[in-house]
Amino acid sequence: MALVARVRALLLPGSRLRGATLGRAANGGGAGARRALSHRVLVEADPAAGVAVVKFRNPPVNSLSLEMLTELGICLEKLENDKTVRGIVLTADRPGIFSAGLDLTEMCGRNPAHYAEFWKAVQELWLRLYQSNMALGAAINGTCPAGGCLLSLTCDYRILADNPKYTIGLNETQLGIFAPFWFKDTMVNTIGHRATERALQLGLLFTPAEALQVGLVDQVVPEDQVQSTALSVMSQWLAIPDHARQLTKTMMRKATVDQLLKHREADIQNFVSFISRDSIQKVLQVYLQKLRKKNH
Ligand SMILES: CCCCCCCC/C=C/CC(=O)SCCNC(=O)CCNC(=O)[C@H](O)C(C)(C)COP(=O)(O)OP(=O)(O)OC[C@H]1O[C@@H](n2cnc3c(N)ncnc32)[C@H](O)[C@@H]1OP(=O)(O)O
Repeated sequence: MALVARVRALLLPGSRLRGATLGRAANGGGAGARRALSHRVLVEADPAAGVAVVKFRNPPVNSLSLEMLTELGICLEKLENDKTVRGIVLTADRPGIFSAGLDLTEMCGRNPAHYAEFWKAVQELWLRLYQSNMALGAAINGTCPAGGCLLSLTCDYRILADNPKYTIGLNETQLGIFAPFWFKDTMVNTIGHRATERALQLGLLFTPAEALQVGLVDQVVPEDQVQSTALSVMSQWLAIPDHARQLTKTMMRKATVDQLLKHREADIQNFVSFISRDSIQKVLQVYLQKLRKKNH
């Protein structure tokens, strides 16, 4: 289903998103902080600063389900069309888990049409973020594996909380799956080829100190300063004239974006056939069961 159709489905009577994500700001858009509520994404915008803080609120682990991907896509589109917003900081509504990555239940026990729809939504969100004209920062206030790490890598900079419990990385191989080429390219563009090859083959999840050392994040700060640091770094990015910053960003990212645009359909087909394999379904189910067993 295309984004428009998914949005329509979410806006059907009874949907908790209806009249929320697309609603105007609570205080009518005047100066100062304002909040636009949706079910899974919370926006706190400061038009005077030209910045919006976008908070993930998809309990228990901020996983990127189809609905979460759709709501986030709508939210970002709305902010892109808002002339008062020049920069976005992505963070989790509650500290602890930035995002547990792609929702494994979207990749287990479903049919090929569902896998294709889900993967298309993952591609769409990546394309929207990676090509965004806005300055993007990640205030990583929790653990950040796989798809969560990918989200942060689409940003222009990353600030990570100094908590050894929080790890970040593309750990797909540890699950028995692998990061597709555009996940890999996004990481290569951040930390280089050799460090990416090692990180991806081993499915490394880096501690804050390690992530800083390898260049996966730009700063590690005390947990209670993650958002304020991300906002203060944002002011440096917004001090540059938008057109100059945007042209530079496009120039740096174009080749990577073009690769996915060129191979988008094939990438969906590859994902569907890979994820539908019995052996892959089995490893994902075992992994999910292990996660669930902890709690029961
Ligand atoms: C051609 C291309 C082919 C490419 C093929 C594949 C490409 C696909 C790429 C995938 C990228 C991904 O993002 S896969 C997801 C990877 N994520 C993880 O490995 C993280 C898994 N989760 C955890 O490690 C932990 O949950 C946590 C550290 C994030 C949090 O720990 P905590 O103890 O606080 O919480 P629980 O573990 O008890 O979890 C609570 C609850 O949430 C469920 N859960 C956790 N993660 C996910 C998830 N990613 N998707 C769906 N559900 C998840 C967990 O099972 C618990 O459920 P119950 O409440 O039912 O027990």
